[in-house]
Amino acid sequence: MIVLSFPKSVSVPVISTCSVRAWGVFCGSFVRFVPMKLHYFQTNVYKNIALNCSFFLGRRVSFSTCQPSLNMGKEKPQVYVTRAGCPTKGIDLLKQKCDVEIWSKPLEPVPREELLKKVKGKDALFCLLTDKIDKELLESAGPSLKVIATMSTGYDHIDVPEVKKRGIKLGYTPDVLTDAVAELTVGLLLATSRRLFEAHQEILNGGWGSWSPLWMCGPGLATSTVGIVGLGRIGIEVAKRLHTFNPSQILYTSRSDKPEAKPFGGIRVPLDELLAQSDFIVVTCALTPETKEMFNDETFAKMKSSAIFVNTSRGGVVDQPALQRALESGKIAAAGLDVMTPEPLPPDHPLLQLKNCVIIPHIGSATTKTREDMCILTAKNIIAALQGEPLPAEL
Ligand SMILES: O=C(O)[C@H](O)CO
Repeated sequence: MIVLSFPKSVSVPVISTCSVRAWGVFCGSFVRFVPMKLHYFQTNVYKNIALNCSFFLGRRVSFSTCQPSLNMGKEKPQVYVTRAGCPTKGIDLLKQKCDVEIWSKPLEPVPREELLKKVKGKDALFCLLTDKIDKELLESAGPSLKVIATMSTGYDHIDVPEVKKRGIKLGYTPDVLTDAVAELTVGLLLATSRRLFEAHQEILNGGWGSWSPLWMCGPGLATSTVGIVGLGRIGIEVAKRLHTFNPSQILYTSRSDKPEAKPFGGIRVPLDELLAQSDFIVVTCALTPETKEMFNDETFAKMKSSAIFVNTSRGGVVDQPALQRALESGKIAAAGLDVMTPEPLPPDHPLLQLKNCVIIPHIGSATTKTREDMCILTAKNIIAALQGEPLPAEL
């Protein structure tokens, strides 16, 4: 048996001695690669070495690994966190197991150049929806990167096929934010239909005269038709909540019938029917190539002129200039947006001048507990992946 040990200078961190074994079999005898002195092992490096051996020796070399363990190595895996100010419970979890480097600013995304530099040689990346994860970034990170975990449910900022192609694990944070986003969606819908911000502004600018029969009126939910576009986890929770306001019916679009729609009597209909019948159109679908700008001149034209449009998914599902035209021309009555393009929306953006457009700054999941849960889940996704275990929430 030939025993090879690798120097610490191997560019990637390596798992401890007994956590990984690479066996090369040739000439009827064993070659055993023992990763002595090395702490965190990058499987591909060994695989490549084994393959090279087989090439030079003209013999078959086989290779096997056992699960890596974070606790066994002396050196901890390296994680880059792209934002300061993430809830400490999650970051502390990470710090127990990993060396954590954090971008210094809580309110600004890490500049692209800095991110490309910092991600180099890291084992894991903890990112937010403000960070573009694409081929360039993955190439910059290099082969050490084993897991990317985004502290978000949306993943349109990530080039998923590129990540998967490299065998990098991908974590996200579904479920933990569902209630918060559903609550906010209902709040935004009411703020838009009952003109809460506009009414408040009237007080400030002296427009509040005496009580007046039709002043600040808007549509109510009771006896209305609500249409939910994309009845996923969040859509279902929005529908359940809106059901308690006694609408006459709740319509939804989805690829298949949803048994979860039964308790609120949800009826699956084609999109055009939903657009034509709904008094409230609530968008909760994910942004994908199929849903990109699905709300455009054509779809707004199919809505009632009294329709209230509410979007808490992603700005990219809306052709925003078309929405502006629809609001200005009275093609639809009003819109409530938690998401838009770009984010942040410049303070002088024309949409902000429209009284019938309520805009809030992407705060759907912004409850303290939800953000904490999102951070903890992101940390757990990273730790699980580095330990070779299934991620609690893998994409
Ligand atoms: O995708 C998400 O997680 C949400 O948009 C954050 O609020």
